[in-house]
Amino acid sequence: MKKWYNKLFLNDIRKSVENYNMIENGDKILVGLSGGKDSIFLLYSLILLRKNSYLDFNIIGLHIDIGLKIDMESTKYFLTENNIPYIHENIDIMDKIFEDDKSPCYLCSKMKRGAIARISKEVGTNKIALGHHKTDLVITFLLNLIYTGKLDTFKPISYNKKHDLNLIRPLIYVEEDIIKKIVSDENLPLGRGKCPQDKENKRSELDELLKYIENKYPDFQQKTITAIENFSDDNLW
Ligand SMILES: Nc1ncnc2c1ncn2[C@@H]1O[C@H](COP(=O)(O)OP(=O)(O)OP(=O)(O)O)[C@@H](O)[C@H]1O
Repeated sequence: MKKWYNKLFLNDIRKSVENYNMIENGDKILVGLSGGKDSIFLLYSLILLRKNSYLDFNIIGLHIDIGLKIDMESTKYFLTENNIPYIHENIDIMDKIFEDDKSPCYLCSKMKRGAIARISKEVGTNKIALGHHKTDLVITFLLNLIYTGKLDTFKPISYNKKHDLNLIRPLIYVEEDIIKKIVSDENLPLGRGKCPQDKENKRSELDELLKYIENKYPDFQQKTITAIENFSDDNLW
């Protein structure tokens, strides 16, 4: 590993893992791999963390194919090279998610979550790691504020009662631009093929808004996360 990776992102991952007690010795962690850049970066970071910290934990990679037939061959090869078990699970839900009135993205996430829970039980993992990062966190926060009038975003760790699942998000302090750079510099494997809904939702509109704000206020992402972490009842009605 290049030494400056510590400062660039690995210390931020150590910090989130420590601040929120995300990983403990002996954990068995199922890493959700979509074929996209965020989740392969997550897997790469966890490999580096394991090599460069006192923490000793197991990792298993999981890709759920919802019928998109994303080509994960190079990802599979990367995992094998790093001695990490890989699970490829087919659940063809394409017809189901597009026939319903609700948004296909909402239904897709729900059904994927169910499948992840089932597989986690089958292989005996006690935590699920997801590739949500700092920019996702800020965008989700803005989306909820603008579209639903709520102060709300996902948490660094959460417990899903329905499925009895512990979810961890070790990338909450890492910005998307850094992820893009490392994925490209390290030539991390991406799945080939993509979701038809990609970039067609409100999310891409908020991406634009965020870029616009950051042009004038470059530390907006950091300020947002600081505000969320230091939230106090006294400052709001
Ligand atoms: N098909 C899938 N199989 C397994 N895990 C998945 C799958 N799709 C998403 N995930 C997990 O859920 C996380 C959030 O999903 P989302 O669709 O928002 O991905 P994303 O933010 O675009 O990330 P990526 O760049 O990895 O696609 C991913 O980072 C990944 O950990």
